[in-house]
Amino acid sequence: MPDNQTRLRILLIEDDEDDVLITRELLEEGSSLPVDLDWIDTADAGLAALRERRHDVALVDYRLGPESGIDVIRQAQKEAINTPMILLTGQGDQELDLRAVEIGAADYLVKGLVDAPSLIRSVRYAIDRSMAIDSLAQSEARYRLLFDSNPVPMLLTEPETGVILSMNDAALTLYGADRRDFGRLALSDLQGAGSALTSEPGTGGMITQPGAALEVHRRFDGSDIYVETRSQGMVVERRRINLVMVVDITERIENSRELRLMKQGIESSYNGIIIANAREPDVPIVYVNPAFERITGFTAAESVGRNCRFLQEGGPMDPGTRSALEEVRRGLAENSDVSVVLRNFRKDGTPFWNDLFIAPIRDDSGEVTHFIGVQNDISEKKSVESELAYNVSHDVLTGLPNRTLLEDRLSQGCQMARRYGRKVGVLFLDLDGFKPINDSLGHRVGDQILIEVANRLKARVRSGDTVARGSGDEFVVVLPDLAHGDDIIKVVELLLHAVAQPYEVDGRSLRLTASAGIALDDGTREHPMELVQQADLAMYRAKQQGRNTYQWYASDLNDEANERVELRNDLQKALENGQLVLFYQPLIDSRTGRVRGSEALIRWYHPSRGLIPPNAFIPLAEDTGQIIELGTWVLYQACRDAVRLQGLGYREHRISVNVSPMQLRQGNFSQKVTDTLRQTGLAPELLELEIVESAILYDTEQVIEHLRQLRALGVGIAIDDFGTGFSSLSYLKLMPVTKIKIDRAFIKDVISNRSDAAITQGILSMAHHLALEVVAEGVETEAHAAFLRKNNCEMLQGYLFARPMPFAELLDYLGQRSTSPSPESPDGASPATASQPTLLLLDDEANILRALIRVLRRDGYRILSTTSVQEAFELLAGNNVQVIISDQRMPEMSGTEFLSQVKNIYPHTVRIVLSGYTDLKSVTDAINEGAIYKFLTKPWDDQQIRNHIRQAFVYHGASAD
Ligand SMILES: Nc1nc2c(ncn2[C@@H]2O[C@@H]3COP(=O)(O)O[C@H]4[C@@H](O)[C@H](n5cnc6c(=O)[nH]c(N)nc65)O[C@@H]4COP(=O)(O)O[C@H]3[C@H]2O)c(=O)[nH]1
Repeated sequence: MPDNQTRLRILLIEDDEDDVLITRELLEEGSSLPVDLDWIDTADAGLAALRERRHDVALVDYRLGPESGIDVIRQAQKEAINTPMILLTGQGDQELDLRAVEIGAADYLVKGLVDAPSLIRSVRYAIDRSMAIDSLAQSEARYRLLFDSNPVPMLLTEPETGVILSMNDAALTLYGADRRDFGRLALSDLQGAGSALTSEPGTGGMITQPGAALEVHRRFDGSDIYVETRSQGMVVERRRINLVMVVDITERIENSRELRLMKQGIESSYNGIIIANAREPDVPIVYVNPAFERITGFTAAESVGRNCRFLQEGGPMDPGTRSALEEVRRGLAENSDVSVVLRNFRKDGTPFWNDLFIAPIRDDSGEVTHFIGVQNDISEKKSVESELAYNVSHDVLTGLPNRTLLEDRLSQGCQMARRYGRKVGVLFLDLDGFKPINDSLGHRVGDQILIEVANRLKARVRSGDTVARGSGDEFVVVLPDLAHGDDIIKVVELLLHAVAQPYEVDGRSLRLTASAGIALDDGTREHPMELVQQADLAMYRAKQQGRNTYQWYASDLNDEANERVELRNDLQKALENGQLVLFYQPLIDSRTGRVRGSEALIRWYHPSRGLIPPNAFIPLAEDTGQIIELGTWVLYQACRDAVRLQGLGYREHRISVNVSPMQLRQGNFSQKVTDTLRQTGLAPELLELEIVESAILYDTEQVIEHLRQLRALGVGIAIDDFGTGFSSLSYLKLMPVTKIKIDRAFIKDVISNRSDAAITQGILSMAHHLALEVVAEGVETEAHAAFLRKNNCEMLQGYLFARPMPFAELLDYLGQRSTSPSPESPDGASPATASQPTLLLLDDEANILRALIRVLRRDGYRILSTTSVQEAFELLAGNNVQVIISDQRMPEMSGTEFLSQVKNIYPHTVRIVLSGYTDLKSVTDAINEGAIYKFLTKPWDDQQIRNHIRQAFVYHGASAD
């Protein structure tokens, strides 16, 4: 290109020097610009100059020696040297002209025919054309570059046929194609089946840009891609073409599909999902899913915009939730994941357990923009879990801690006691008589009682104490904070009292008691559960001591437990080896003094321990079940002995046999008795079964049935130990009972203890109304016998008459008694004295007594006197006393107290106090209660006192009528 059109740089390739001169002249002549003409005379050198591309135009001679200018031009073209070249020839030749143009020469000039202006015109034209072509080429190249290297995939197509004219690199990459792959490929070849989409189901309902079409295209490897195409018609070189721009939206669609899937997943998730904005203050909720709405009861509208804490606001916060929330706060501050379980509240205020997972959501730069919370309502699971955990450590029926938890609590209790220098106490309580209740009234009733016992025990201990349930009817109480060991006594008494209160079950009022064992420790013991074992052993001793009581553990109890095991084995041997024998204790007719029968009482001759009394092994036999075998043996032996007595002439001698409740509960009990009677040949009327009250009360139907059957045969039925058990008079009415035996516990103090006397009298009176005979057990003194006789007790049994003895001794005893039967008067006095007015004098000073006797004996009274209250009771029991004079101040009890008791036992006596000392209050009280008739003072006037006593006898006579 000329330098700013200031000079013409011309290369002349010419081998003829003359022609060079001519050409130079012509150029200088014709050109308005100065001409720089470089002359080269060979083809090769010309080509080399051309390669330098320094010239605006080259004039190439056709004939260059052996070479041809045509070849130079062709070679230059080949080498893309774009310097315009004009071929110079010597003569006009049309064919050469054509060839020159064909190979790319800009013009063809014939030497000699060319003048200066036409040469310059040709040169100028060649230069201009070359410049135009150059600039076109440059612009084309620019556009091609724009097209080819455009990152947007583009295609040029023929509008009519869709034939692809060109494809840029991005399109090639998109379709996985090579330039060679499309020869006459049309756009339709790229479009897959059903290519045009408006809203394809999987595209997530994507909306394309205006003017764009959403299509599925097929790549050269056969895979489909989603593209958005936009086509633009244009005219290039007078030709209409379409520019199709293709945007690959496959990823977008897939992303949107995934998004939609995710959204669906979140919406249909069973778990509640919350998204909160981490970049706003107070981290407000921006999204909640339907499960959140279901779980919490709060709608999305009510939740969005609020901080999650409103879920805590429905009620008080438990400690677990408080620490969970701290963990959440820590996690949020550190932008880390948190997993916690906390208690939230629903909109209706009900709490629920929320198993919450919170994770931060980060943007591409890693900054936390949101938090996502996934909540799971685990209330049900939690309640099942806690129920399970509860059941592992608690007794299902009573809700009390079970043995496992007891062990824990006891260890803790020992620790506490150790640390604070306290004592830890363990009570082992076992219900008395629970088994019969359970067996006869059913488990449902039994269960209700156990629940009630549990409640009563719980209600009476302190909050730090533990009431646990052992097996069956056993309860264990741990008291870990006792200042003194003895403090436990108050608790145990309270608990025993609570257990002994009546139980109202199904309209019945049931009673039972408990026996308790106590063990105590300072908490230093290595195995705390030993305390429970010790308390258990102590409880066993309490049972043996009459139930409804408690016992301390003592080390000898361990030996005792071992002994029990030994005893149990020995008892088995005893049953097998005939070490058991029956003793007999006579039953005496209180009126005639005759022996009416005898009670069989078992004895065990132990080979090493000697004679073992029944109380030492009967309860054990009851516990082990050996009582059945033992009872069978006793029954058989007693019937045989009775038959022997028959044979010896004691025809009406009746044998009483003790029957344990367990024997009675046997389904075939009555049959067994009948069989025994048959086997031994004893008449049923000569057999009497003694059963304890508890057997009647708790196994009612079966027992009644057995007893009815036996009674129908003629067997007598006596209720043993009457008054000590849970007497139920209504049951008594149903019973086919023939006799009642008053327990010896009442007899022991019957003459002096007003309650015992009242109970005894009450039992006698009731029994007589029911037409039952009464036997009093434990009659040890004449006074007992006199009292009982006076109260019409038909039969007496006790050491006063005879101790239990072997059968052989019984025979001797009966032999002696049958020769000297001595009828006695009802009160034990001789007939002569029975009707004489009798006066009893009681004063602890013998000289006072003597003085009184001196004064009063002239009036003909039978005077009994004593210095002891106890003896006074005995005299009252054995004599028909009408008038009593008692001193007031006596060491054993006051006169008014004594007379008050006498009033209860002998209400018809006329009672007088004679005292030098006046305790006005007690005297007036006694008078008001009717305990005393008169109050006389010491010293007395002889005549006056005689008058008073006479009046008292008159008064007695009048009130007796
Ligand atoms: N302090 C005192 N005690 C007196 C007096 N008179 C009799 N006793 C005792 O009182 C007990 C009366 O028998 P139980 O109440 O049926 O009480 C019996 C009875 O429940 C039971 N038992 C005895 N033998 C048998 C038996 O063969 N089978 C069953 N199941 N139990 C039996 O053992 C208990 C005790 O029997 P034992 O030791 O023989 O004691 C007998 C007897 O020796 C007295 O005046 N004063």
